[in-house]
Amino acid sequence: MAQSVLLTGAMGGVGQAILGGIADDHEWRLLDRDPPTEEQPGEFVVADITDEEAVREAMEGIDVVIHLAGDPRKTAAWESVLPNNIDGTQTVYEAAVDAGVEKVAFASSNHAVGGYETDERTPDMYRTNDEFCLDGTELPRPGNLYGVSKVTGEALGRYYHDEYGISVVNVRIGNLTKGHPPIDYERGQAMWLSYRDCAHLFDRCIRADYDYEIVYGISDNDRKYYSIERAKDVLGYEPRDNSAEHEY
Ligand SMILES: NC(=O)C1=CN([C@@H]2O[C@H](COP(=O)(O)OP(=O)(O)OC[C@H]3O[C@@H](n4cnc5c(N)ncnc54)[C@H](O)[C@@H]3O)[C@@H](O)[C@H]2O)C=CC1
Ligand SMILES: O=C1O[C@H](COP(=O)(O)O)[C@@H](O)[C@H](O)[C@H]1O
Repeated sequence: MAQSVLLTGAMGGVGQAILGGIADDHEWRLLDRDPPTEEQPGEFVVADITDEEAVREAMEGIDVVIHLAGDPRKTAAWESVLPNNIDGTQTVYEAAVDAGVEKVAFASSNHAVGGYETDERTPDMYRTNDEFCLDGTELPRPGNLYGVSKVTGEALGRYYHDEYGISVVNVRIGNLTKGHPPIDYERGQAMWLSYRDCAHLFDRCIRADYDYEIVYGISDNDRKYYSIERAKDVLGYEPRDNSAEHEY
C-alpha cells in the first residue's frame, strides 16, 4: 500500500535524489522554505522547519517523515545549526508524535563520527587494505558543530522513540554525488552514495519495520570504512553502485 510521506528539505540534493527514484511509489507532501522552481510530485508546503504551526499542519495524515531540512554545511556556525538543525528537528519530532506518525527517517551525517578520522588513521583508513570500520554502535564523535547538531538529532530520535514509541532510523549519509563518485577525493569515494542507492535506501526506510536504528548511507564501495550490514539486515538495503567501478 502507498504510504503518505512528508519529505522536509525536498528541494535539496538529497530530496531530489529521493524523488528522482521513487516519486511514483508513495504519496508525497513536500516541505521546504524555498518554493519549487518546477513541478514536483504531491502537495508543496513552503515553510520553515522551525515554524511549529506550519509543521503541525504539514504532519496531518502522514505515515512516514523523511526529515532532511537543515543546514548541510560542515562549516556551519552554531547560530545556524541551532535553529535549523536542532530546533527544527525537535519541532518535527514533537509534531510527528502528536500526529501519530509511525516512522521518522532522519538525515544524519558522516560528520557525526568525523572525529574518528584522526591524523594517525588517515589517509590509510580511506583505502581498501585498511580494516578500520565504523558500524553505528560506536560512540558519536563529531568533528565540527554541524556534526554535533547531527548527533543531537540522533539523540532527539532516541528520546522520542523511547518516550512515545515512534520508529526512528538515523541515516548517517556519506557523500551524495550525482552521476559519479567525487573526483580526486579518496575520502569521498569511500563514502560515496549514488543517487539511485540514495532513493532505494530511503524507500527501504519508508517500508521496513524497525524500532530505533543508526545506519550508514553509502553505496557498496570497495573502499569503505562504514559498515552497511545494519542497513542491509534491518532495512533490506541492496545497493547497486560501487565507487571502485567508475573510471576517471
Ligand atoms: N548531501 C550529502 O552528501 C549529505 C547530506 N546530509 C544531510 O541531508 C540533508 C539534506 O542535505 P542536502 O540535500 O545535501 O542539502 P541542501 O542544502 O541541498 O538541501 C537542504 C534543503 O533544506 C532546506 N532547508 C534548510 N533549512 C531549512 C529550514 N530551516 N526550513 C525549511 N527548509 C530548510 C533548503 O531550502 C534546502 O532545499 C541535510 O540535513 C544534510 O545535513 C548528510 C550527509 C551527507
Ligand atoms: O554531511 C555532509 O557530508 C557530505 C560529505 O562530507 P565532506 O566532508 O566529504 O564534504 C557533504 O558533502 C555534505 O554537504 C554534508 O551535508
